[in-house]
Amino acid sequence: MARNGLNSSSSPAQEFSKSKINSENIKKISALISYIKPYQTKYIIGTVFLLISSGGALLFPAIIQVMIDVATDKAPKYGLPNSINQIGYIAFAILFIQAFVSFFRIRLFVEVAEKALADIRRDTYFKMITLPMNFFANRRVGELNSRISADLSQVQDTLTTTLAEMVRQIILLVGGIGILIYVSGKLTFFLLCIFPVIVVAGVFFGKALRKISKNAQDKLAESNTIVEETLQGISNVKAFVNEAFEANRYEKSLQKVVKIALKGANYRGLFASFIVFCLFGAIMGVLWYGAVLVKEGSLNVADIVAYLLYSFFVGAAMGSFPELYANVQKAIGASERVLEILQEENEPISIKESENEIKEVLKGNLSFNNAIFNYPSRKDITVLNGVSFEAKAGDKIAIVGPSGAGKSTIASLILKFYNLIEGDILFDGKSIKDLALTDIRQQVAIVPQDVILFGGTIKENIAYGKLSATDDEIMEAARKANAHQFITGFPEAYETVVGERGVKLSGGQRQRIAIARALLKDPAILILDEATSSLDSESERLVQEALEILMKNRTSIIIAHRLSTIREADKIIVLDKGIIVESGNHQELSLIEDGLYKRLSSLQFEV
Ligand SMILES: Nc1ncnc2c1ncn2[C@@H]1O[C@H](COP(=O)(O)OP(=O)(O)OP(=O)(O)O)[C@@H](O)[C@H]1O
Repeated sequence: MARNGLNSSSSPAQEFSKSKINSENIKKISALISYIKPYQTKYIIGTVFLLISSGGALLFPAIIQVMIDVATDKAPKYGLPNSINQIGYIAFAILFIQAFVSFFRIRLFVEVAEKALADIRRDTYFKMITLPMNFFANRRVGELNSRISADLSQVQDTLTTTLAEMVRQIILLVGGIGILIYVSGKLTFFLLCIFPVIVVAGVFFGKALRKISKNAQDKLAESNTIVEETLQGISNVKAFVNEAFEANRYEKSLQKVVKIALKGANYRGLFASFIVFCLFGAIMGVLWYGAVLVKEGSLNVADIVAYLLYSFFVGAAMGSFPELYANVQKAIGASERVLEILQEENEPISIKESENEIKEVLKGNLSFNNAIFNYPSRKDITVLNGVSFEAKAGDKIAIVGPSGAGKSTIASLILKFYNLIEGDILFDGKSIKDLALTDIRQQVAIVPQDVILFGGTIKENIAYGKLSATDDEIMEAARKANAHQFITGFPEAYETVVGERGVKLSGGQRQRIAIARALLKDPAILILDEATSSLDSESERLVQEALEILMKNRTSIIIAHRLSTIREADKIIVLDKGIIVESGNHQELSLIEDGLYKRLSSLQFEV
């Protein structure tokens, strides 16, 4: 019954953890159900259609019963006419109505679920990307991705199929049992004694079978791993003459697969026998006891036919509940995981672009005042321990120091990815706490070490710095960034697709795209995280030239790995274990005997 939704991406093998169905959990998922509100009229019409089509299904055994009565010259029941043809017309009319409402029920439910799900996905996605950096420290991308895809697909299945199916089965069960009692109390008592036993046994068998088949799949996967491993490392296998050993290993694992498959076959065989004996036995039993009642004169043949049909309904409804229940449990589990994200506190960024526009223009003065910081995920390690420095608008400040000193952390703090523990960061004399987050990030640009381009064209990637940029602006930025030439070298020039499925750009080319992006953004403060991997000298010259243009007329914070590039900096800050140990210009620092800067410089042979 757990059909996948139309755009469901959950694989059938996906295992969902289940959650208990209790009032607390139901209250929790009602937060998700509130997403149906905008579409509630359609949902209600769909539900009414569902009631009509389920109720309609209950009419057919009664119609057949009356048809047989009329055919055998007995008086028709339930106010139906005394004519087989007329009863036939009525049956077809009901069928037509059912077909009509079934179409619209499915159409409406799917529409509501798809739209509500798109809303939930949009909100979850937006929430995710506006969550503070710390949130991402403890989670893997795959895990977050599966919340948006697999978890929400499970919720979608429940909204479109499972809930509707539950309502339908409840109607069929309750209505069916009611009619059964009405037709014959005695027979129903007999039936209700045996049915639940069969259903419970069936569920038990089903569970055991599923477990075994999962086990069998696991064992098969294990044996496949052996094939994969040996083929991948075939040269090793050959070099050690271990062919016989590997063949034996594979044979053993195959034996396990066969063993478990045979166990499964036993269960399947037992299940088939059980179905044949118990289910058909139950039908036989009803017919048998029914025949006795007919003989006694308390029932007629038409009653027994109707009776059998209703008992099929009741049996099928009972049989479907365990799976439906399990699906709802899975959906609750999935909802909980999605809600966990929706209830996290995000950064103050609006989903409307216009609300994120710059409200307070920054000039580019920046200072750190006794900044103390540790990462929220590693509270025991103080990464910055009282860092103070000042950059006037237009200054070039270089930060150097050994790996792990805290250089990139300073960049993250300027972008307000994290909050300080103590101290302050001031922009034009104003505390970072009093500035809008969007004002800071809109006016600070970073050219990172490892530039990641999005799947899309080069043009789109440059325009990421300013979404409203015109083609001319983009080209101008690319020219200044020394990128125009290599871009126009591609047959599709600016329309060349890059990223995972497109052209692969070299490190230097990617950097120049990032520089063009930053040029378009035209920030007051620029952070350059110099690439550690060295570029070839021609590429480095092009990047360096582009950077010089980019740094003009703005405050630049350069996280330098190659000290040769920062001789011209207004100030060099030497950071070690989160403390500024030296600061000054190149000349001054080179004069400090036993100084860290001097030591680092001599290691690089450059100074
Ligand atoms: N997201 C993070 N969560 C926890 N600890 C972190 C995180 N990022 C960095 N650190 C730790 O903070 C310290 C400073 O790291 P940072 O990246 O700022 O150093 P760095 O000077 O830029 O080093 P490198 O030159 O190697 O890039 C290191 O001990 C690092 O392990």
